[in-house]
Amino acid sequence: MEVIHSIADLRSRIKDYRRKNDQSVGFVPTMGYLHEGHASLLRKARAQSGLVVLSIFVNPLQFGPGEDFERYPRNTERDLQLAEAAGVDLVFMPSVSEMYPSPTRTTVSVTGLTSRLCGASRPGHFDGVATVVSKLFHIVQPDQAFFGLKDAQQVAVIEQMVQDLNLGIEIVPCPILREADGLAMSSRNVYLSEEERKEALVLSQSLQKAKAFVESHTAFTPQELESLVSQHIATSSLAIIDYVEVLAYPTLEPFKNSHHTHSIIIALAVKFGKTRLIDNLILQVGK
Ligand SMILES: Nc1ncnc2c1ncn2[C@@H]1O[C@H](COP(=O)(O)OP(=O)(O)OP(=O)(O)O)[C@@H](O)[C@H]1O
Ligand SMILES: CC(C)(CO)[C@@H](O)C(=O)[O-]
Ligand code: BAL
Repeated sequence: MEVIHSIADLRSRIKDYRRKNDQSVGFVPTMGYLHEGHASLLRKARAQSGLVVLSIFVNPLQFGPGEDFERYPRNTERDLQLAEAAGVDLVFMPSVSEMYPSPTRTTVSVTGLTSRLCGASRPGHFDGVATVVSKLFHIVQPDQAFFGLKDAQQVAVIEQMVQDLNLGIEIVPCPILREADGLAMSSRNVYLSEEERKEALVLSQSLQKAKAFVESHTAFTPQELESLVSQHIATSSLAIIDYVEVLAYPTLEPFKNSHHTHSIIIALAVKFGKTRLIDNLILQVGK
């Protein structure tokens, strides 16, 4: 495994690989502080691609004022061990000035899909994500890129960007990995106090309740599911709901009742103290 800091070095390393091999290049972009969720993406890339490229970059463009850019957790040594164990070939770890040597005057903005959920509660967030992912895609030029469905809106946004800009990269969505008790794995879980960590279980529990409701009803409205989920989350006195929304997936359009869509997402963002957690469940519903 090789660790690379400059764009020029990464480009020449990948060019070299392409010259000597006809196998595919797989890419996993991350912000580091890696956990089993990231490892599952890397293992999938390892199984499907000849060369596996991992990027670790905490992207300032996607953090709003007052968000946790400065204190976002970092542990390079542990990240490199996990990457090596997962079979990564190249780790790209650029500095902020390597990625943004001058003020960015070009922004990639995906409209429509970004007007709800995290796009509404984190203004500018998806412009920052689409811009950095598009830069990374141009640098790595992968055949496949692997993204976790924990960030399901991000998957929809990136798929739209790839389609609209004819990037010709296959986006591979990967399932959410959870702790044994159901909490979705996230680098930000490390911020939680012991009590917040216990109470955060209401998130995955509320999604399971919604799943049971969907399975036992032939038809339902999004509002029914939203109130069921919100009410369960409200059983925790520490939880402050940012949003709970049920939409069609991957269009992220509202629908009137379950007869009007095939696939739905139950998406939530909830704060415990200063820590904002997201989770979701995507379900197929009968027409
Ligand atoms: N529990 C998980 N299961 C599957 N994929 C995940 C999981 N957590 C993160 N990922 C995916 O890993 C990639 C990198 O995500 P990122 O580095 O932001 O990690 P994170 O744990 O989601 O951090 P954060 O605390 O910022 O949400 C994204 O595609 C993300 O969806
Ligand atoms: C895709 C990504 C690495 C872009 O900074 C980030 O949004 C993330 O970790 O999901
Ligand atoms: N995985 C999403 C990155 C962020 O929260 O900024």
